Amino acid sequence: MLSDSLLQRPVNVIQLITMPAKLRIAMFNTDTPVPTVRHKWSTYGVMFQELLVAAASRFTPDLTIEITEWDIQKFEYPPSLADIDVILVTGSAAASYDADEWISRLDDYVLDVYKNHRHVRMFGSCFGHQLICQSLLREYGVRVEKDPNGYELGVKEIRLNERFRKTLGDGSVFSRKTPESLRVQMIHQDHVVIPTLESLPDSWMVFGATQHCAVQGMYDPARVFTLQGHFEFNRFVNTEIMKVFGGKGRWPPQMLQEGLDAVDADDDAEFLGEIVLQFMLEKGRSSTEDTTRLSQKLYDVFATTGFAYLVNAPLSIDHDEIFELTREFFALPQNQKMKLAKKSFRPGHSNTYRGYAKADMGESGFELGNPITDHTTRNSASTQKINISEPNVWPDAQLFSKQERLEEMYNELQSLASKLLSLLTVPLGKDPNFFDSWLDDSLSTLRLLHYPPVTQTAQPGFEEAARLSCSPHTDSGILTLLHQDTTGGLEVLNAAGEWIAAPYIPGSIVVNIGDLMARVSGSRFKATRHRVRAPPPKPATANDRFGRFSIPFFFEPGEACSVPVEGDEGAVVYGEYVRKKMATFVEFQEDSGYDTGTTEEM
Ligand SMILES: O=C(O)CCC(=O)C(=O)O
Ligand SMILES: [Fe+2]
Repeated sequence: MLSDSLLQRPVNVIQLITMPAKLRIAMFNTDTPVPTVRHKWSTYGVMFQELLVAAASRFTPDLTIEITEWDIQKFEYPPSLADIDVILVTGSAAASYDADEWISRLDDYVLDVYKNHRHVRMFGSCFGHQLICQSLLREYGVRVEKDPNGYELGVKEIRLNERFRKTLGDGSVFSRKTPESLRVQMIHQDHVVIPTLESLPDSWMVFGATQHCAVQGMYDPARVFTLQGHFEFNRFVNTEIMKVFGGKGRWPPQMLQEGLDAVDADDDAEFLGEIVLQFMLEKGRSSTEDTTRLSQKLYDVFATTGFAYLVNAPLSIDHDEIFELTREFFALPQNQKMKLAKKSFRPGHSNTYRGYAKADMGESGFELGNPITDHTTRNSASTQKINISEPNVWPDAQLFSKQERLEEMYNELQSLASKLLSLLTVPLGKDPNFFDSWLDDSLSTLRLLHYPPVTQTAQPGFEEAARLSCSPHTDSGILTLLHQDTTGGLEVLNAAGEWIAAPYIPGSIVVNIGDLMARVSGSRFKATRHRVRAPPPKPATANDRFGRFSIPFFFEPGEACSVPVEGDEGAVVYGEYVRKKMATFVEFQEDSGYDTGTTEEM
C-alpha cells in the first residue's frame, strides 16, 4: 500500500548498531485547529512537536527531532516508511467509527504498519488513540463508542495503571519516578471499550483511568502508545475548541460552562511529553525486535529508492584510513601500476579479471577479489578463456604496504554484505539459509577508483554541468557497498526521473541494489540508476592525487552458484551471468567465452 512514486531524495540513513540520534516523526494530522488557534499553531502536529522538542532539550539534547506532516483527510501518506521512526495520529472532531473513506483508509494503514513495518512506532491522541485501538485490537473485540457518561471536559486526573507505571522505563521516565497520577486536558465523548483485558495479547496494557473513563490510553512497549487526553493542548487551546464545539447552543449552556471552568487548571502536559518521548526512544523489547526493525527498514529502502546510507557499520577501518590507503595506491608510479594492468591493457599479462585498468578519460581502477579463493582447484580456466576466479595481483610490498589491510577490508565488507542479506530473508519471505550458499567462493569485487579532475582546456566546448566521469548505469550484481570521499558528484535517479545528488554523509557507506538482486526479489527491490559527475577542475599545481576517490564493493556469489530468480528462467548460474555481462564490455569481448559476433580464436 506504500507508493514509491513520490520519492524526492535518496537519503535514507540506516543506523546499523545504536539507536538513532535522530527521531523522525510523521505527524498524521486528522483535523485542523479551530481558527483562533490556527494562527499560533498551524496544525496539531506542530503542537506535539513543540512539547516533544522541549522534552528532548531537557533530557536528550543531542537528539534531533525531524517532523514531516501529512494531511490524512486528504489521503496524504509518506511515500516510504524507511526513514520514519514514529507515526503520530492527532485528535480530530471526527469519530473513529464514522463512515468516511479517509478514516477507513487510516484504519487499514495503521494495521498494515503494525503488522508489516515493525520498525515504526505509533502514538495516538484522542481520536488517534481511539482509531489505533480500534484498528489494532478489533480482533479482540475492542471497539469505540459514544460514552454513556457523556463528555469528559477540562483537566482531569488519571490514575496510572500499576503495570504501565512499572513497565515504561522500569518505573521512571528520564530518571524521574513515574507518579501515581497525572492531570491532562480532555475533550471527548467517545471512548474505547475493552470487553476483557485478559483476551488482549500479553504485551498490551492500559495506561490509566479516570472516574469517567476506564481506558485513558493503551501501551504496547516499543510499538504503540495512545492517550485519550490531550497533553498537546493548553488552557487556551482547549477553551477555544470547546467554544467552537459547544458554542451556538450545541451543548447545554451549563455543560459548556462546567467544561470551560474545568479547563482552567494546572496540568502535567510537560511530564506527559516526557513520557511520550520516552516511549518513542525506548529500546525494543529484545535484540530480536531490533533485528526485525532493521530488516524491515532495509526492506523498505530497497523496495523504494534502492539506495541508502549505512552509518555505524561494524568495520575496523574508518574513512580516513580507507581513503589514505586508496590515495597511496594511486600515488604509486604509473609504471608500477601498469605492472598490475589487466591483459586487455597489457596483452603480455595473464590477469584478465583482477588488477589495474585505466580508461580513456583518465579514470583508473584497481580491482581485487576474494583473498582466500582456492584458485588452483576452483576455476574455470580450463574450459573458459577468462578465469574470473583468478588470484589477486599486488604491487611490490616495498612500494605498497597496505595489501593486508585491503584484504581485511575486503573480508569485513563481505561479512557486512552477508549480514545485510541475511536480514532480508524474513521480509523477502525466503528461507533463513537462502543466501548462505552465495558465500561459497564468492566473486565479490573491491574496486579502488580514482576520477581525475576535469581540465577545462582539454575539453573545448565542454559544459561542466554535463560532464560525467561515470555514466548512468545500474550495478549488475547483488548489492553494492560504496565508500565515497567528500568530493561529491554521485547522483541517483529517483522515481520521478530526476537526478538527485547523493552527497557524502560523514562516516557513511552507500548501499544499493544490483540488477540480479532486483530479479531475485521478484522486482520488489529496485536496482537504482546512478552516475557520477566529474570532479571540479584541478588547481594549477595539482598532481594525480587530486580528483575524486571512491571504493565500491560489489557483493557477488560464487561462479558455480545457482541464483534463483523469480520469473521465467528459474535460476541464473552466476559465472555465466558474469561472462555474458563481460561480453558486452569491449575490453573483454575476446575473453569472455561468449560469442559476441567478434572473431574468436580458440
Ligand atoms: O564512484 C562512485 O561513487 C560510484 C561508482 C559506481 O557506481 C560503480 O563503480 O558502479
Ligand atoms: Fe555503480
